[in-house]
Order: sequence, then structure tokens, then C-alpha cells
Amino acid sequence: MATPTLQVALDLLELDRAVEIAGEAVRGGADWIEVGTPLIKSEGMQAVRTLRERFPDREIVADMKIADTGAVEVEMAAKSGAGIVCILADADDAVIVEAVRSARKYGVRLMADLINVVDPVSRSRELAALGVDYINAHVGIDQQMIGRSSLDLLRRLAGEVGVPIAVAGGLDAATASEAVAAGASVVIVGGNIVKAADVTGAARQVREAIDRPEVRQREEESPEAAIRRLFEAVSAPNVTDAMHRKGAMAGIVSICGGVKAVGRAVTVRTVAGDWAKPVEAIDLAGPGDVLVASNDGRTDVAPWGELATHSAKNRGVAGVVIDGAVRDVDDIREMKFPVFATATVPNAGDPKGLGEINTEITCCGQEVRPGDWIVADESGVVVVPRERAYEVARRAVEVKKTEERIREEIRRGKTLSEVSELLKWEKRH
Ligand SMILES: O=C([C@H](O)CO)[C@H](O)[C@H](O)COP(=O)(O)O
Repeated sequence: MATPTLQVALDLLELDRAVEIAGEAVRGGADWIEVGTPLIKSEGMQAVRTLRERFPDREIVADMKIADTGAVEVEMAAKSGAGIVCILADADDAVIVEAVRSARKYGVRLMADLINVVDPVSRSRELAALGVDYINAHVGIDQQMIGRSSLDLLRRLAGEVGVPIAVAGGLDAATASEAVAAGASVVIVGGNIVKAADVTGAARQVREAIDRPEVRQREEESPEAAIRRLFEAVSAPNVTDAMHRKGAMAGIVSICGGVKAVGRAVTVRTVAGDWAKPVEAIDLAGPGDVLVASNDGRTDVAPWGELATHSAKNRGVAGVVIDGAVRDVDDIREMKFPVFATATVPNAGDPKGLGEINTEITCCGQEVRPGDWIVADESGVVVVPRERAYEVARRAVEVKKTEERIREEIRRGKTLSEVSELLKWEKRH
């Protein structure tokens, strides 16, 4: 088997950063450098020209995702220095044929991107017959976030297509190795290399993995367990960033410090410090749930305290969030149990039994339904609608990864404004 090719996808917005990261990836063993679609949209063909000049001994791939005017766009990329140009596999045949003609004229190769193609096997065969040089089994970044897998797509194509197959979509060292074992000739890795603090190290890991392909046994994981694992790996700020800055409760703080809560909400609406319903809810909650209570926003009377915390901890409850006050703070802190509240006050209410359990509530400005996910840490509390939990958890992990590289560039001496090119990206009015 020929040595598999490692293509690093520069899905960045700034050319200077892309050049720096490309250099580090090449040192780690990347063979081909992909000028990613976001980079092309941000910097145009200048990105292709610059990378061509800076890396004369590497293949430059222009991820144009061509949908129309096949000939012109291939010509642009070819004349700028790309050796391989990407076209959308579901573009009309008229576009593909024109792109193939242009590719032949300018001596470049065409890679067709199967993103969102309904019947990938038949379409790949058609594309190969039309003259496309590579098929890319690609699951796009937004599709990855809802659980689609590029390895699954690749396995459907293996042995069915007469041209080399590339694979892209959320690959890391482990899945890249599996991809080669499943028949990929070109392994395309974006985020898991370019977002790493140590790009060279990350590229090297992928390089070594694809040079030693292996089939791995995967442990089955339920969606619930996957969501919990992902949320536990990120912070509340990562989660709200992943939701376009939504979902954060206002005016609530961690009472204990240093303890985090992740789990599904059991909701409680209580009235004027009445502590019967919050305490009854402990018995209804399962291990790993988070009790979320609204107390009419009142801070002069506490519906939660040390004994309730003790009981919740024994039951395996993951945390408590109260739009209202708590008491017995010193005892709760000793228990290191994650309690979040808007205030502290010594006096309790009375157990009258007013209020409801597991109905929709508003807590610190956020709607919370039973079963929604709660992620709470020192920065505060975020609520994630249950139907979006997996997607948001995946996106939050991507937010965290992106910050790793930014942190590294700040460590090397850039300002945050420089790394983010804030002035360039200010909204024009
Ligand atoms: O093509 C890509 C995507 O559509 C954004 O342009 C990526 O380059 C490709 O998915 C590889 O990146 P990762 O999925 O982050 O590995």
C-alpha cells in the first residue's frame, strides 16, 4: 500500500496565522496544505498564492467547494498555485464537466467533496467517470456536531470507487489511523491539528497513526453518557459561547467554589422560601441530576440549606441551582457540594408544600424545562435545551480547542486583539 497522504486543512480566517500554523504542521509531517474554505473566503486567492510561495515543496489544495462556474474557479485556483482544487460533488454535471476541462488545461487535479450527497456511492462512480481525480468522503463541521461520522461515509465507499479516496471530518490520530485501514489514501485533518497549542506535535501524532493503520474496537456509549462526558470536559463559558452567547443565568454565583455541576434538570417552583418542594424533589431526582429551583427571585428567605444539601449529596444529585437564597453556607462549603444561588440569608421559610416539581420554570432569566442540561461552574450556570444537548456539547468542545491555540499564541507574545484581528473583524455599519 502506498504511503497515505496527510493533508492539513487550514480552516482559519487570517493568512498570517495560517502560514505560521502550516509551517508547524509541515514540521509534524503534513504532506499537503489545504487552503480551507473559510480562509479562501476571508483572504481570497492571495491565500493560495502566499502558501504556494511559502511552501514550494508541498502540494497546495484549494478548498473552493465549487458549485458553479467550474472552469473559471478552477482556473483561478490553478493560476494562484493550487495543485488540487475542490468541487462540490453535488454540483450539476455541467459544472463538473467544465471544471474537469479547466483542470486538464491547467494541469491540476480535482477533488470532489461528498458533503451532503444523498447517494454517495453512485455519485462517486459518476464523478470518477466524469474525470474527477479524488473523491472526498467528507462530513462537514456542522454535520459532525449532530453526530455524523466521516468514517461511516468512508466505509460505504471503500472498494466501490475507481479513484483514490480522501476522507475529512473531525478526524484525530485514532480515527485517521482507522480511516487508512478502511481504504483512505488521503487523510484530511483540520481542527484537531490547527487548533492544538502544539500543532507540530498534533500533526506528528496523526502522521504516526496513519503510517500504522489499525482497526480499533470502539466501546459503545449511550447518547446520554456522551453528552455528560463532553459537558464535563468543558466550562460553562465554553457552553454559552457554543450557543451564540445564550443560555447563561444572570446574577447567580457558586456558593462552594471549585466544584462543577453537570446534569439534567429536575425543576422546582417554590414560593416565598417554602422548602417543601425543593426537598421533595431530592427524592424524585436520579443520580447525576441537577435540581433547579425558582423562589420567586426572593432573597430574604432560604428554601435550601445544609440538611437538604446532605440529603441531595447522599442521593447522588449532581448539584443545586436556586434563583433565590441559601443558608448554612459554611456547612455546605465543607461538603464541597455544587450549590449555586443568587444570595445567602440565615432564615429558612416553612415547609408548606406550595409550588410544583418538574414543570417549566424561569430561573435567573432562563427558561428551564425538566430534562434540559445544566452546566455550572465558577463562572455561573448555563442551561442547554435538551434537544440540542449533543450538538451544543460538541460545539463547546470545539470552542475549548480553538481557545487552546489562541492561548498559545498569546503566550508567545501576541495580544488577544492581534490574534483575533479585532479591528479587521469589527462589524461595519
Ligand atoms: O472542509 C472543511 C470544512 O467544510 C470547513 O471548510 C474542513 O476542512 C474539513 O472538515 C476538515 O476539518 P475538520 O473537520 O476540522 O478536521
